[in-house]
Amino acid sequence: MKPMAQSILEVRGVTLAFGGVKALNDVSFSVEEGSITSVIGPNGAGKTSVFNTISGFYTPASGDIRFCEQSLAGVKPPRRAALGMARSFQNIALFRGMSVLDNIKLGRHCHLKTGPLSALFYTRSARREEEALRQEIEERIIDFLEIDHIRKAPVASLSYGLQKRVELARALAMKPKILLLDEPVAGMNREETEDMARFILEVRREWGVTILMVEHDMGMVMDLSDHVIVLNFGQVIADGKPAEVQANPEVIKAYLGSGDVMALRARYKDAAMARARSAA
Ligand SMILES: Nc1ncnc2c1ncn2[C@@H]1O[C@H](COP(=O)(O)OP(=O)(O)OP(=O)(O)O)[C@@H](O)[C@H]1O
Repeated sequence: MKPMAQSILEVRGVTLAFGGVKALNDVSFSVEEGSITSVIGPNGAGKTSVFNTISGFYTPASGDIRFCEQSLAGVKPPRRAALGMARSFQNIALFRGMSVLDNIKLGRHCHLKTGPLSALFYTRSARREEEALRQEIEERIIDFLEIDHIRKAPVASLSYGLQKRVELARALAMKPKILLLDEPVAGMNREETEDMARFILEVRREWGVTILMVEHDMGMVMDLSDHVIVLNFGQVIADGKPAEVQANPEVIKAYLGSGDVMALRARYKDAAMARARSAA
């Protein structure tokens, strides 16, 4: 018998309101450890609100979020990162004047044990820690994401696709148990999208990291995900395997009124690309 999969993240009855607008209304779902799970839904459905609530930027009016069986109530975003939650943003959030390597190094700071005082005096333990950090970054992450040739380049000089890859590298440097990816392929051309899809699959396979992503590219969602959660007007309207969700009449209605969810791929891809390019 197949062992029961364990959930790494549980969203339980979460409600979030902005004034009179209920961005999330009693939202519940779980994310299995080791899975690629996607949250989809039309514009304004509540996807970003879910991400911001999970990562601690928003506090829900009610409900609870449990990570590795621990409630996150009252746990601030930096502590959530230290517990093993890393995220990328819809609009790239890197330091554009800094090099690729320095941006990636920032990701590891949430795990450094050396306090500010010993770092100031640069003790032997601080030096050892920095050396271990440097090696881990250089030998694993940079190599893995094929960004060795640009490690010294300022982020601002890179193509959009490479910047997104550096953002992924920085998130990986946080040694996460779960990676929250907010529209990882928005604004990318086909080749960049295929590269990112490959990296996401490899992050899960080689690093054992669970992935939770919000993405408008339906082709990518359906190809990569083990599990898909569909939001509409702040509520979960479907939750299941990609094929089940795609065939769900309520999902089809939410997106189109009628028709095929897959047909939306091009439409949403174009909209997401235009949005991301203008924001970069
Ligand atoms: N900071 C905010 N202040 C007020 N209302 C907000 C805020 N953030 C989101 N909302 C509202 O909450 C609802 C859900 O928005 P959210 O951004 O989570 O949706 P989304 O599914 O991520 O949309 P998109 O696909 O366009 O990014 C929308 O009605 C939105 O207008």
